[in-house]
Amino acid sequence: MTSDGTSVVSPTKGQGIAKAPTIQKTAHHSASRRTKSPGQRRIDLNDTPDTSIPPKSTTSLPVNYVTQPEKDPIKAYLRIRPLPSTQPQPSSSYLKVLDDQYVSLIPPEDTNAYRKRQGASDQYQFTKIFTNSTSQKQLFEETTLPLLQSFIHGNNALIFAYGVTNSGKTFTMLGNELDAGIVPRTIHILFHNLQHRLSQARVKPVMHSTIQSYDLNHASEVDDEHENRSLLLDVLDTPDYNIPSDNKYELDVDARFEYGIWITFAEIYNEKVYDLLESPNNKKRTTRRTSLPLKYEYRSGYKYVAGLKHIRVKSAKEAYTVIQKGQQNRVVFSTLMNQSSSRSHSIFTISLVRCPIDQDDYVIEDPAYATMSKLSIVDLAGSERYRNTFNQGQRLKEAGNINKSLMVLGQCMETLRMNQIKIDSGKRPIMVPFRQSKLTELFKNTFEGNGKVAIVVNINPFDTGFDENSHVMKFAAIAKEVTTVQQQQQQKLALHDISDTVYKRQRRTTTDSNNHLELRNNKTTSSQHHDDTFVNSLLEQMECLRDKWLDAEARYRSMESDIRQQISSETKLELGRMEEMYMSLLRQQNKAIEMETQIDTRLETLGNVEENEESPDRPSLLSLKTRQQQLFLEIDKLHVLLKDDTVQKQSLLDKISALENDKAQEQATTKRLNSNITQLKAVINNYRKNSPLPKLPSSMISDGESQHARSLQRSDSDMLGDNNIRGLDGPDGQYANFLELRKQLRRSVFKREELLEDAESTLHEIEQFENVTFDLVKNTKMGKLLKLITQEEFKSDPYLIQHRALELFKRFARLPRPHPDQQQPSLANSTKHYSNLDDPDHTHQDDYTENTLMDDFCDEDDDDDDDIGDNGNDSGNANGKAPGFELFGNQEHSLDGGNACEPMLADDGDGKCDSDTFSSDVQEDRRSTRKRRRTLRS
Ligand SMILES: Nc1ncnc2c1ncn2[C@@H]1O[C@H](COP(=O)(O)OP(=O)(O)OP(=O)(O)O)[C@@H](O)[C@H]1O
Repeated sequence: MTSDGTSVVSPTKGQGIAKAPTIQKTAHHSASRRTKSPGQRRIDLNDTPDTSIPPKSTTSLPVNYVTQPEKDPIKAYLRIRPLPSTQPQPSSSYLKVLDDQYVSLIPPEDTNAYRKRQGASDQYQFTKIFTNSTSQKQLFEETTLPLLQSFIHGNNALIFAYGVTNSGKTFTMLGNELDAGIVPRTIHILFHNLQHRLSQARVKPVMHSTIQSYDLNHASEVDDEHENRSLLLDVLDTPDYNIPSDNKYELDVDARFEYGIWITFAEIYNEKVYDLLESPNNKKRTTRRTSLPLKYEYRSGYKYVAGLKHIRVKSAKEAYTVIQKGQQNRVVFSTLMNQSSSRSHSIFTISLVRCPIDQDDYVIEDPAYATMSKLSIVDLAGSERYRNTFNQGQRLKEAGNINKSLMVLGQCMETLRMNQIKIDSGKRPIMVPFRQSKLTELFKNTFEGNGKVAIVVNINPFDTGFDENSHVMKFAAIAKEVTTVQQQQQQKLALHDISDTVYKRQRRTTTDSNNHLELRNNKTTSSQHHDDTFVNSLLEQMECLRDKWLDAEARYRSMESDIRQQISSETKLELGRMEEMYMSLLRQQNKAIEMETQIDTRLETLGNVEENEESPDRPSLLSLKTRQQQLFLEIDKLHVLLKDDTVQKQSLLDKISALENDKAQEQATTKRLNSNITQLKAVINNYRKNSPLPKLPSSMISDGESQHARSLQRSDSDMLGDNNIRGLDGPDGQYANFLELRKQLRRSVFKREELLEDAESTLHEIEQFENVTFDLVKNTKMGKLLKLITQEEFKSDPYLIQHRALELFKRFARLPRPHPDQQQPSLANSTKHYSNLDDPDHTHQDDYTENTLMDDFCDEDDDDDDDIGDNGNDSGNANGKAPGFELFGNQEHSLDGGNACEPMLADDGDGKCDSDTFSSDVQEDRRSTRKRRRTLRS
């Protein structure tokens, strides 16, 4: 509540950007209304509050910018545009600046807000308010300089201008030659501070946050391909920003690095991303330009604009040229397309690549040691509500997309803020809708804490309506409440004991040192290079073999299923045909025999009656006899046909066995490839063991760096397969094979509701797997998977997989435990059940309850979501169940056993477990399957 009776906008849980923030209505509404009487509460923007910005000319940062290493609230600044000198001073305004943090918005009588709130005013708080008298310099110092400092230290930063059209966003961001805005000032100060530390290193930013080396042979003619500097030649009229010399702030620059500066300039228009540094085709004056896709960088998990040109700039002037080029293209395109530039978001990004310098004054030009930070300066499209302007066609689409991206931006802010509240109260956060617009998708990492964020909200209280500006204020109020949790910056390898294989160049201490870098003459380089090449070739071979193996396995699987299908359908057909033929043969034979008997009897009778006497029946009987002989002939023919068919059947069987042979060969190849991979891994591991990555002395590196170094070494090992690292794999890749079988089984079991052949064949392989140890089962989580299979309900289980899984589970559970001294920590639980028993040989293990067996294989704290439907979401679902729980038909079984009925026994309804019911069901199933198989065989 404020003293003047206004209400304070206090963003609260659950409120959306589209919704009005909760207005804490005060008891002073009447007072508020009173202030609206003529002559009172007039906004006088010249009546500037005491913002008392300290005069700035030198070293230290001017800051009320509280740097919290962990939680960093988004800074929301308000800039009020001055009234143009040509315009008369209005008698009143709805905006009142209360102090350097608060403004009040008093709804005019003709607005909805006035009617709804009965004239009550809203108060909004900002990190800082800049009134019409604030200079570009002041604004830059307060909003951007702290971000710039953090950026030079290796952190990402994002600053964007938000407001309706004509509110001064572009003026704030770019300014003009006489009064430079944030972008040129940033460039000016960046180069002022880094000019003696600019790097020539051939490492460049690619994708989202990857650094890549290029042109390592220093063939300068191919530089342009990577540095895109030819683009600088196109621009004739580079602007000369007039930035007075008192703007040369001395920032804290880490002298242990050299810095490479790269720029990109992009535009998002109609939810499509364009490169502003890509010139239009002047000849054709085409309105078509190629939009660039957003792609996913697996390493970081974030998206980037694929194909965006990174320009390497070596001076402030070159950077201004790039701005000019981008602005020109923006104007050209907007004219060609009859679009207004205020309908697109422009994104100017500076990437700073830092290459470390070692103790001998050599610059390490290796992506593994270089780090990168990004500073993005975004001029957003006008935030007015275009839907009110009766747009049609392209304009309507444009308006929809602008509204959408700004609305999504607001929704992301709102969700981030809600999540903060949820996390604080111990609840699960919900998903932030970053993916719903290109803008938010691109800056997801920064909002998620990988950098600092500042918003400059621009308003023009003279031209723009109350409703539009109140909407802008609400956005700012919510954004200001968002606290991004700063993530640990990516640390690269530290320099101690740096390998001699990396590219280094000696620095000269003179100012133009960068132009005279020398390659260090390293005596061990050639042999190390050789080793590196050897490792690389091994890795390549391994990758190649792995691909082949996967390929072979895929082919083998599809072939196997083809063969199975083919055999079953052909056998079925053949059986049917043979059965039909056999039956018809039988019928005919019976008929013929019957007829023959009849004819013979008849002829006999006739013969007995009178030898020579012609009987009237005789001719017909004789014709019958002939017919009968014909029938016999036919039967003989059928016999021949049957024989042919048998030959055909034999050839079919031969074909099947040839296919089976192929399959076996394929399997052998797969096995051989697999063992090749394992051998390669062992070779690489040995090699790595003999020449480990350099260890870093603690004096040289921070905790974070050493941790990162370790993690990098770890990730190196991961690439070779984590089985060797864990020391679990046998000489022929036993762990990997067993793990693979578990994965196969999981995939084939849980991808459908039925248990079919592929699950059966995998289970068979598991059953046949040799030398299975307790550790192997435990560490591959095979036990847990088997347990889950026993719990699942399937439509059909013709191969009795559930029962076999249960048997297998029991068999594994009875495997001898490792001696407690040899156990890994994860096995501690498994031994505790036995430690109380005087039965070191485990001869009485059969007496243990199933629960005990299960616990051995399935840790209480085992969070192996991967086992149960790999849906890529490890954090579980909204209702608190483990991910993939739905796959289990929503059975409310606790995955860890708990007090639930033993999962492998049936619950007969009274809450007790009835093992008899279960086993009789299984027996019944088994009987019926056997019967079916017998029928098929016969
Ligand atoms: N603080 C300021 N001081 C002096 N002039 C300003 C200020 N802010 C804006 N202007 C002037 O106001 C006009 C509109 O500003 P600008 O183009 O920056 O607005 P905008 O919000 O970027 O609009 P659009 O969304 O259309 O791009 C320009 O002529 C600019 O010079």
